[in-house]
Amino acid sequence: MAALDGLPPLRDVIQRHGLDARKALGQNFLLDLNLTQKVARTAGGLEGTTVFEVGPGPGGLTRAILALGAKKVIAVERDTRCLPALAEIADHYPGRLEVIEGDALKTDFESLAPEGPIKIIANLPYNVGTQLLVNWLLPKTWPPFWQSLTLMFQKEVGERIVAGEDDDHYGRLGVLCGWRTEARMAFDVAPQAFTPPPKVTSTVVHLTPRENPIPCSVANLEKVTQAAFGQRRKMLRQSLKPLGGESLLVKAGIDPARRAETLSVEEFCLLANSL
Ligand SMILES: C[S@@+](CC[C@H](N)C(=O)[O-])C[C@H]1O[C@@H](n2cnc3c(N)ncnc32)[C@H](O)[C@@H]1O
Repeated sequence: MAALDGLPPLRDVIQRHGLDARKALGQNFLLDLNLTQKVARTAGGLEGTTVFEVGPGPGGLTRAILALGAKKVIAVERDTRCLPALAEIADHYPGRLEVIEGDALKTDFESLAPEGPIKIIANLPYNVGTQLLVNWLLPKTWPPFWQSLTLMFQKEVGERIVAGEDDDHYGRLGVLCGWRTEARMAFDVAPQAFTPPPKVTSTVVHLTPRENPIPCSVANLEKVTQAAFGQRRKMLRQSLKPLGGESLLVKAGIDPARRAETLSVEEFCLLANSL
């Protein structure tokens, strides 16, 4: 039976093109088009937007994004075996799907960005997901070239992305995300929803850029969060010793007896600016 978009069911596509999932490429495919539509809908209205997708695979999420009215999808896929399946989707939606064969970690998304609103939506390969997120959080200019990020991660990574102070998952990633974005977890996806099922639950995270993040040097912020969370159970006067310890903390107006996980994002920016 054909799917609602008139294209063949994803199981048939996978079989016909011999797309057995490869672990090294983080391949856990979503074959339920209702679920891929739920992921795509989390990004909000797609009409008139260009969507960057990383790792379209056999195209389940790509199809959902196109069916929901995105003007264009630019998808970067490393596995050449997926290209014929994606070409069928491109034929079905003329002029609306561009597939770039390559490594998303080496792709300069900013330079590919066309005029008009851009959203990034992806069921990310687990081994490169966090690095891609960090790249998108640190573009050449801010506000960034994207309007929102809607990304699937392992749940544990999602928890670190949205964590604020006094949360066990709070760390360097939470500070970076909290500094530049408003981040929320949208919904969890059970392992059985994927083919093959991964070992852990996944979660969809939605991030939108803050218009005016506190001015702060990324390099300094990295230095203080790395030192502070590197010894998260110690008092900051101890963990920040290589960066000036007590005198740095006094300069920033922060009690040297506090611990990393109690500091707000704003306080980390204060510390970075006092370096
Ligand atoms: C978790 S699967 C998601 C597939 C599809 N989007 C879905 O939801 O069913 C991750 C996809 O990313 C691709 N991939 C892995 N590493 C990549 C990289 N560095 N650059 C681009 N694509 C990559 C894999 O080949 C795979 O198709």
